[in-house]
Amino acid sequence: MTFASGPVRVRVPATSANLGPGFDALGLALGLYDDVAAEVTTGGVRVVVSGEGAGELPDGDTHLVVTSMRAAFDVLGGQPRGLALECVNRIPQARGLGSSSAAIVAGVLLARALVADGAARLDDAAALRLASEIEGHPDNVAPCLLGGFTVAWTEPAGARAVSLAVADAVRPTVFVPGERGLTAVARAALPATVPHAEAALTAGRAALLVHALTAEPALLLPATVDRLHQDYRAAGMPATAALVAALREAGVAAVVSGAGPTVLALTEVPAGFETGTDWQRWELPIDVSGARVARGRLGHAERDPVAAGRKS
Ligand SMILES: Nc1ncnc2c1ncn2[C@@H]1O[C@H](COP(=O)(O)OP(=O)(O)O)[C@@H](O)[C@H]1O
Ligand SMILES: N[C@@H](CCOP(=O)(O)O)C(=O)O
Repeated sequence: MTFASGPVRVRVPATSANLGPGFDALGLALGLYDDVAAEVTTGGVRVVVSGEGAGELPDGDTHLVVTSMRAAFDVLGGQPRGLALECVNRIPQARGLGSSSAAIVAGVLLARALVADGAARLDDAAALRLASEIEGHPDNVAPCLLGGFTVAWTEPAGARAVSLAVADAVRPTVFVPGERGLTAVARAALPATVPHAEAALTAGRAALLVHALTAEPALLLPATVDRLHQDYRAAGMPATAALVAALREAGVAAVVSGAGPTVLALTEVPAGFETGTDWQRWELPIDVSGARVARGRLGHAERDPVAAGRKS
Protein backbone atom coordinates (compact mmCIF):
# COMPACT_ATOMS: atom_id res chain seq x y z
CA MET A 1 0.00 0.00 0.00
CA THR A 2 1.30 3.48 -0.85
CA PHE A 3 0.91 6.37 1.57
CA ALA A 4 0.39 9.92 0.30
CA SER A 5 3.35 12.19 0.90
CA GLY A 6 2.74 15.33 2.95
CA PRO A 7 0.07 16.22 5.51
CA VAL A 8 -3.70 16.22 5.10
CA ARG A 9 -6.29 18.05 7.17
CA VAL A 10 -9.99 17.79 7.97
CA ARG A 11 -12.61 20.12 9.44
CA VAL A 12 -15.39 18.23 11.26
CA PRO A 13 -18.64 19.75 12.59
CA ALA A 14 -20.32 19.36 15.96
CA THR A 15 -23.59 17.45 15.85
CA SER A 16 -26.74 17.24 17.90
CA ALA A 17 -28.31 13.78 17.93
CA ASN A 18 -31.81 12.51 18.73
CA LEU A 19 -33.52 15.95 18.34
CA GLY A 20 -36.10 14.68 20.84
CA PRO A 21 -37.95 11.62 19.47
CA GLY A 22 -35.29 10.43 16.96
CA PHE A 23 -33.21 8.38 19.40
CA ASP A 24 -30.14 6.88 17.65
CA ALA A 25 -31.58 7.96 14.27
CA LEU A 26 -31.89 11.73 13.73
CA GLY A 27 -29.09 14.28 13.88
CA LEU A 28 -28.15 17.81 12.86
CA ALA A 29 -24.72 19.19 11.89
CA LEU A 30 -23.84 22.51 13.53
CA GLY A 31 -21.40 25.28 12.59
CA LEU A 32 -18.85 24.61 15.33
CA TYR A 33 -15.73 22.72 14.28
CA ASP A 34 -12.66 20.75 15.22
CA ASP A 35 -9.72 20.94 12.79
CA VAL A 36 -7.22 18.08 12.63
CA ALA A 37 -4.11 17.58 10.46
CA ALA A 38 -2.15 14.35 10.14
CA GLU A 39 0.93 13.05 8.37
CA VAL A 40 2.75 9.78 8.07
CA THR A 41 6.17 9.70 9.80
CA THR A 42 9.00 7.21 10.11
CA GLY A 43 8.03 6.04 13.59
CA GLY A 44 6.03 6.65 16.78
CA VAL A 45 2.77 8.51 17.35
CA ARG A 46 2.69 12.17 18.37
CA VAL A 47 -0.51 14.19 18.99
CA VAL A 48 -0.54 17.90 19.77
CA VAL A 49 -3.91 19.20 21.07
CA SER A 50 -5.01 22.81 21.54
CA GLY A 51 -8.40 24.13 22.64
CA GLU A 52 -10.93 21.69 24.13
CA GLY A 53 -9.25 18.75 25.83
CA ALA A 54 -5.73 20.26 25.76
CA GLY A 55 -3.68 18.83 28.62
CA GLU A 56 -6.32 16.13 29.23
CA LEU A 57 -6.51 14.01 26.10
CA PRO A 58 -3.85 11.37 25.43
CA ASP A 59 -0.95 12.45 23.19
CA GLY A 60 -0.24 9.06 21.64
CA ASP A 61 -1.70 5.73 20.59
CA THR A 62 -4.87 5.88 22.72
CA HIS A 63 -6.08 9.24 21.36
CA LEU A 64 -9.50 8.66 19.73
CA VAL A 65 -8.48 10.18 16.39
CA VAL A 66 -5.47 7.83 16.29
CA THR A 67 -7.46 4.70 17.23
CA SER A 68 -10.02 5.62 14.56
CA MET A 69 -7.22 6.12 12.00
CA ARG A 70 -5.82 2.70 12.95
CA ALA A 71 -9.24 1.08 12.43
CA ALA A 72 -9.48 2.72 9.01
CA PHE A 73 -5.89 1.77 8.03
CA ASP A 74 -6.78 -1.87 8.83
CA VAL A 75 -9.63 -1.68 6.31
CA LEU A 76 -7.45 0.23 3.82
CA GLY A 77 -4.79 -2.48 3.85
CA GLY A 78 -1.94 -1.56 6.21
CA GLN A 79 -0.60 0.61 9.01
CA PRO A 80 1.95 3.43 8.53
CA ARG A 81 5.20 3.32 10.55
CA GLY A 82 4.40 6.51 12.44
CA LEU A 83 1.89 9.35 12.68
CA ALA A 84 1.99 13.02 13.68
CA LEU A 85 -1.27 14.86 14.43
CA GLU A 86 -2.26 18.41 15.26
CA CYS A 87 -5.77 18.92 16.72
CA VAL A 88 -7.45 22.30 17.19
CA ASN A 89 -10.59 21.45 19.16
CA ARG A 90 -13.57 23.76 19.62
CA ILE A 91 -16.38 21.24 20.20
CA PRO A 92 -16.95 20.93 23.98
CA GLN A 93 -16.32 17.34 25.00
CA ALA A 94 -18.77 15.07 26.84
CA ARG A 95 -21.58 17.65 26.57
CA GLY A 96 -23.86 16.04 23.95
CA LEU A 97 -22.45 17.83 20.90
CA GLY A 98 -20.90 14.83 19.20
CA SER A 99 -17.24 15.47 20.03
CA SER A 100 -16.41 11.76 19.98
CA SER A 101 -18.09 11.29 16.60
CA ALA A 102 -16.19 14.30 15.26
CA ALA A 103 -12.92 12.71 16.42
CA ILE A 104 -13.88 9.35 14.88
CA VAL A 105 -14.93 10.87 11.55
CA ALA A 106 -11.73 12.94 11.51
CA GLY A 107 -9.66 9.79 12.03
CA VAL A 108 -11.43 7.75 9.35
CA LEU A 109 -11.24 10.53 6.74
CA LEU A 110 -7.62 11.44 7.51
CA ALA A 111 -6.52 7.81 7.18
CA ARG A 112 -8.35 7.51 3.87
CA ALA A 113 -6.75 10.71 2.58
CA LEU A 114 -3.28 9.46 3.59
CA VAL A 115 -3.56 6.37 1.37
CA ALA A 116 -2.85 6.87 -2.34
CA ASP A 117 -6.04 5.13 -3.59
CA GLY A 118 -7.91 5.52 -0.28
CA ALA A 119 -11.23 6.67 -1.75
CA ALA A 120 -11.41 3.54 -3.92
CA ARG A 121 -10.62 1.25 -0.97
CA LEU A 122 -13.00 2.98 1.49
CA ASP A 123 -15.83 4.84 -0.24
CA ASP A 124 -18.20 7.27 1.53
CA ALA A 125 -20.75 4.57 2.37
CA ALA A 126 -18.02 2.38 3.87
CA ALA A 127 -16.62 5.35 5.84
CA LEU A 128 -20.08 5.91 7.38
CA ARG A 129 -20.37 2.21 8.26
CA LEU A 130 -16.93 2.15 9.86
CA ALA A 131 -17.41 5.40 11.83
CA SER A 132 -20.82 4.20 13.08
CA GLU A 133 -19.35 0.87 14.14
CA ILE A 134 -16.62 2.64 16.13
CA GLU A 135 -19.11 5.07 17.76
CA GLY A 136 -21.78 2.43 18.39
CA HIS A 137 -24.69 4.47 16.99
CA PRO A 138 -25.01 6.33 13.66
CA ASP A 139 -26.91 9.50 14.62
CA ASN A 140 -23.86 11.73 15.21
CA VAL A 141 -21.42 10.37 12.63
CA ALA A 142 -24.06 10.67 9.85
CA PRO A 143 -24.55 14.47 10.09
CA CYS A 144 -20.83 14.90 10.81
CA LEU A 145 -20.00 13.21 7.50
CA LEU A 146 -22.91 14.43 5.37
CA GLY A 147 -23.89 17.76 6.91
CA GLY A 148 -27.44 19.04 7.42
CA PHE A 149 -30.29 17.11 9.00
CA THR A 150 -29.78 13.38 8.71
CA VAL A 151 -31.88 10.28 9.13
CA ALA A 152 -29.65 7.29 9.87
CA TRP A 153 -30.48 3.64 10.28
CA THR A 154 -28.62 0.35 10.59
CA GLU A 155 -29.09 -2.65 8.29
CA PRO A 156 -27.40 -6.04 8.71
CA ALA A 157 -24.52 -4.77 6.51
CA GLY A 158 -24.12 -1.61 8.60
CA ALA A 159 -25.25 2.00 8.92
CA ARG A 160 -26.80 4.07 6.15
CA ALA A 161 -28.04 7.67 6.13
CA VAL A 162 -29.71 10.38 4.09
CA SER A 163 -29.32 14.14 4.50
CA LEU A 164 -32.39 16.38 4.09
CA ALA A 165 -32.59 20.16 3.55
CA VAL A 166 -33.80 22.06 6.63
CA ALA A 167 -36.46 24.81 6.43
CA ASP A 168 -35.05 28.36 6.72
CA ALA A 169 -36.95 29.22 9.91
CA VAL A 170 -35.06 26.59 11.94
CA ARG A 171 -32.62 28.50 14.19
CA PRO A 172 -30.53 26.25 16.46
CA THR A 173 -29.32 27.62 19.78
CA VAL A 174 -27.30 25.47 22.17
CA PHE A 175 -27.06 25.99 25.92
CA VAL A 176 -23.82 24.37 27.09
CA PRO A 177 -23.22 23.75 30.80
CA GLY A 178 -19.81 23.62 32.46
CA GLU A 179 -20.20 20.09 33.78
CA ARG A 180 -19.67 17.04 31.60
CA GLY A 181 -21.77 13.96 31.07
CA LEU A 182 -20.41 10.89 29.32
CA THR A 183 -22.67 9.34 26.70
CA ALA A 184 -21.88 5.84 27.99
CA VAL A 185 -23.20 6.81 31.44
CA ALA A 186 -26.40 8.34 29.98
CA ARG A 187 -26.97 5.22 27.87
CA ALA A 188 -26.69 3.05 30.97
CA ALA A 189 -29.65 4.98 32.49
CA LEU A 190 -32.01 3.71 29.78
CA PRO A 191 -34.34 0.77 30.43
CA ALA A 192 -34.09 -2.40 28.32
CA THR A 193 -37.76 -2.10 27.29
CA VAL A 194 -40.37 0.69 27.21
CA PRO A 195 -44.17 0.55 27.27
CA HIS A 196 -45.75 0.12 23.82
CA ALA A 197 -47.73 3.37 24.18
CA GLU A 198 -44.52 5.37 24.78
CA ALA A 199 -42.85 3.77 21.76
CA ALA A 200 -45.91 4.44 19.60
CA LEU A 201 -46.15 8.09 20.68
CA THR A 202 -42.45 8.64 20.01
CA ALA A 203 -42.57 6.97 16.57
CA GLY A 204 -45.38 9.32 15.54
CA ARG A 205 -43.49 12.38 16.75
CA ALA A 206 -40.27 11.31 15.03
CA ALA A 207 -42.14 11.01 11.74
CA LEU A 208 -43.73 14.43 12.33
CA LEU A 209 -40.31 15.88 13.15
CA VAL A 210 -38.99 15.04 9.68
CA HIS A 211 -41.89 17.04 8.21
CA ALA A 212 -41.53 19.89 10.73
CA LEU A 213 -37.78 20.33 10.20
CA THR A 214 -37.93 20.18 6.42
CA ALA A 215 -41.24 21.90 5.63
CA GLU A 216 -43.30 23.18 8.57
CA PRO A 217 -41.25 24.49 11.54
CA ALA A 218 -44.47 25.73 13.20
CA LEU A 219 -44.98 22.08 14.20
CA LEU A 220 -41.60 21.73 15.93
CA LEU A 221 -42.99 21.98 19.48
CA PRO A 222 -45.31 18.92 19.23
CA ALA A 223 -42.80 17.21 16.92
CA THR A 224 -40.03 17.22 19.53
CA VAL A 225 -41.92 15.27 22.22
CA ASP A 226 -40.02 12.11 23.19
CA ARG A 227 -40.72 9.24 25.59
CA LEU A 228 -37.73 6.98 24.84
CA HIS A 229 -34.79 8.64 26.56
CA GLN A 230 -35.10 12.16 28.03
CA ASP A 231 -37.33 11.31 31.02
CA TYR A 232 -35.18 8.30 31.92
CA ARG A 233 -32.05 10.45 31.89
CA ALA A 234 -33.51 13.46 33.71
CA ALA A 235 -32.46 12.38 37.21
CA GLY A 236 -28.83 12.31 36.05
CA MET A 237 -29.03 15.89 34.65
CA PRO A 238 -31.67 17.82 36.63
CA ALA A 239 -30.52 21.28 35.48
CA THR A 240 -30.78 20.17 31.85
CA ALA A 241 -34.26 18.72 32.39
CA ALA A 242 -35.36 21.95 34.13
CA LEU A 243 -34.04 24.16 31.30
CA VAL A 244 -35.72 22.02 28.62
CA ALA A 245 -39.01 22.24 30.56
CA ALA A 246 -38.72 26.04 31.04
CA LEU A 247 -37.95 26.62 27.35
CA ARG A 248 -40.83 24.39 26.23
CA GLU A 249 -43.18 26.21 28.60
CA ALA A 250 -42.09 29.43 26.85
CA GLY A 251 -43.08 27.83 23.52
CA VAL A 252 -39.55 26.95 22.37
CA ALA A 253 -38.95 23.54 20.72
CA ALA A 254 -36.17 22.51 23.12
CA VAL A 255 -34.68 19.06 23.65
CA VAL A 256 -31.68 17.43 25.28
CA SER A 257 -28.82 17.55 22.76
CA GLY A 258 -27.60 13.98 22.21
CA ALA A 259 -27.13 12.29 25.55
CA GLY A 260 -26.83 15.71 27.26
CA PRO A 261 -26.19 17.71 29.27
CA THR A 262 -26.34 20.43 26.55
CA VAL A 263 -29.81 21.74 25.62
CA LEU A 264 -30.74 22.37 21.98
CA ALA A 265 -33.46 24.85 21.00
CA LEU A 266 -34.67 24.52 17.41
CA THR A 267 -36.82 27.65 17.36
CA GLU A 268 -36.10 31.22 18.39
CA VAL A 269 -35.60 31.79 22.11
CA PRO A 270 -37.72 34.78 23.30
CA ALA A 271 -35.72 37.94 24.05
CA GLY A 272 -35.18 38.19 27.79
CA PHE A 273 -35.35 34.43 28.43
CA GLU A 274 -33.02 34.00 31.42
CA THR A 275 -30.91 30.90 32.04
CA GLY A 276 -28.60 32.18 34.76
CA THR A 277 -24.83 32.08 34.50
CA ASP A 278 -24.33 28.30 34.43
CA TRP A 279 -24.92 28.07 30.70
CA GLN A 280 -23.00 29.31 27.67
CA ARG A 281 -25.50 30.19 24.95
CA TRP A 282 -24.48 29.97 21.29
CA GLU A 283 -26.61 30.50 18.21
CA LEU A 284 -25.13 28.14 15.64
CA PRO A 285 -25.81 27.92 11.91
CA ILE A 286 -26.63 24.53 10.45
CA ASP A 287 -23.57 23.06 8.75
CA VAL A 288 -24.68 21.89 5.30
CA SER A 289 -21.39 20.50 3.99
CA GLY A 290 -20.30 17.94 6.57
CA ALA A 291 -16.64 16.99 7.08
CA ARG A 292 -14.21 18.62 4.63
CA VAL A 293 -10.79 17.21 3.77
CA ALA A 294 -7.92 19.19 2.21
CA ARG A 295 -4.19 18.74 1.54
CA GLY A 296 -1.61 20.52 3.71
CA ARG A 297 -1.14 21.46 7.36
CA LEU A 298 -3.45 23.61 9.46
CA GLY A 299 -3.10 27.28 8.55
CA HIS A 300 -4.00 30.52 10.27
CA ALA A 301 -7.78 30.07 9.71
CA GLU A 302 -7.82 26.49 11.05
CA ARG A 303 -5.77 27.46 14.11
CA ASP A 304 -8.12 30.31 15.08
CA PRO A 305 -9.42 29.27 18.51
CA VAL A 306 -12.87 30.83 17.96
CA ALA A 307 -15.32 28.75 15.95
CA ALA A 308 -16.30 29.91 12.50
CA GLY A 309 -20.05 30.41 12.52
CA ARG A 310 -20.56 30.94 16.23
CA LYS A 311 -22.62 34.12 16.76
CA SER A 312 -22.59 34.62 20.54
N1 LIG B 1 -11.50 15.74 19.87
C1 LIG B 1 -11.30 14.64 20.58
N2 LIG B 1 -10.11 14.02 20.55
C2 LIG B 1 -9.91 12.90 21.26
N3 LIG B 1 -10.83 12.30 22.04
C3 LIG B 1 -12.02 12.89 22.11
C4 LIG B 1 -12.32 14.08 21.37
N4 LIG B 1 -13.58 14.42 21.65
C5 LIG B 1 -14.07 13.50 22.50
N5 LIG B 1 -13.14 12.58 22.78
C6 LIG B 1 -13.30 11.45 23.69
O1 LIG B 1 -14.69 11.15 23.78
C7 LIG B 1 -15.17 11.41 25.11
C8 LIG B 1 -16.51 12.08 25.07
O2 LIG B 1 -17.37 11.26 24.33
P1 LIG B 1 -18.92 11.25 24.62
O3 LIG B 1 -19.15 10.85 26.03
O4 LIG B 1 -19.53 10.42 23.55
O5 LIG B 1 -19.35 12.77 24.50
P2 LIG B 1 -19.80 13.68 23.26
O6 LIG B 1 -21.25 13.88 23.49
O7 LIG B 1 -19.02 14.93 23.38
O8 LIG B 1 -19.50 12.89 22.02
C9 LIG B 1 -14.11 12.33 25.74
O9 LIG B 1 -14.11 12.18 27.14
C10 LIG B 1 -12.84 11.83 25.07
O10 LIG B 1 -12.39 10.64 25.70
N1 LIG C 1 -28.31 8.62 20.46
C1 LIG C 1 -27.18 8.85 21.32
C2 LIG C 1 -26.60 10.20 20.99
C3 LIG C 1 -25.37 10.54 21.82
O1 LIG C 1 -24.90 11.82 21.41
P1 LIG C 1 -23.68 12.54 22.16
O2 LIG C 1 -23.42 13.78 21.40
O3 LIG C 1 -24.15 12.78 23.57
O4 LIG C 1 -22.54 11.56 22.13
C4 LIG C 1 -27.66 8.81 22.77
O5 LIG C 1 -28.63 9.49 23.07
O6 LIG C 1 -27.07 8.06 23.57
